[in-house]
Amino acid sequence: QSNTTAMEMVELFEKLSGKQPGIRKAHANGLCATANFVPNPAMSEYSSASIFTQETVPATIRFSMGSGNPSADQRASGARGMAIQLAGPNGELHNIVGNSTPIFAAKNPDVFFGLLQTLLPGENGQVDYAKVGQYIATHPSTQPLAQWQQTTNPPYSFGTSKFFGLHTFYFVNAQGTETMFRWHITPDAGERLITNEEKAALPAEFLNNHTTEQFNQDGISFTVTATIGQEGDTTNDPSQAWPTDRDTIEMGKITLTEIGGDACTPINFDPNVMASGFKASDDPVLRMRSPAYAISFGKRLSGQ
Ligand code: HEM
Repeated sequence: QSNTTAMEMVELFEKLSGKQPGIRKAHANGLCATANFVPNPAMSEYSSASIFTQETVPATIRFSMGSGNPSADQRASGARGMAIQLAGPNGELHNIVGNSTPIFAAKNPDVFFGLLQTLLPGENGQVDYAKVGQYIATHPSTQPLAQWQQTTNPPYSFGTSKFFGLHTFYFVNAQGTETMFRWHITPDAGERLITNEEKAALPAEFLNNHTTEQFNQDGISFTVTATIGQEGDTTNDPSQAWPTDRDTIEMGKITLTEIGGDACTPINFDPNVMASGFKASDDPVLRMRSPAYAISFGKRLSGQ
């Protein structure tokens, strides 16, 4: 159980990004798209989910910058998001909501909250980076992501970024057998990050333009893959990667059909909204996401 509440979390986001009435309290800057998901029929062995029995499943997708600032600088390092809502048969929804970072910032909501608190400006209006560094040095679970951020440039286009589910989930098949997995998404065009030269030369809002250009010129598609966990792999710590030698299975392909528009506005991309045939793990970060997204959703729909 976390000491930090979802309300405290959302209020901290609002302190960090300033009040942004009517806008998502995280991942504020986004680009909506529609797509088709074509599942791998072999997935039915792992999961009874109805989406795997279809030839194609309509999807609404929102790509985003991680911060709560609606005009976030797209040259800055840090998380980009990809949120997918699959509209399965008979109205069954399945959300797949991940980040471009291969691990999460902390092992649980309390440590995440503590880390974010160090990023609040002090009385002089400045962030005290020595304090941030001190927190990271004394909280080992924050170190893998901090290291990744220092060494990884942001993507050139949303269509050239990888995305990761980070949490552990379970497939449940028709016999009730559970298989633990973590998903990731790879761009079929290959990964392409901006170079240091581009980082210096590009305008702050290049990312949506590059994505639209890629869509118009070549199209954009992704492959969704599940990594199958083994006994001993962590089920509740998203700051820890699994060993890289695990088996994988392709869950399906996503191909964008349209880009732009506001179809994403009324959607709450809560990652715990899953089709039957999937199950959440006991990861406390995953648990925290439902109440936090609901608070943010309620606030933005009511203009707060
Ligand atoms: C305790 C941890 C977390 C908290 C408190 C949190 C909170 C939030 C909130 C408040 C929103 C805005 C929801 C809305 O207004 O609709 C959001 C959006 C989002 N979050 Fe998280 N989040 C957490 C962890 C994560 C993790 C681990 C991932 C990636 C695996 C993630 C990926 C996203 C994405 C992609 C969006 C944008 C969804 C959209 O486009 O509507 N978040 N988050």
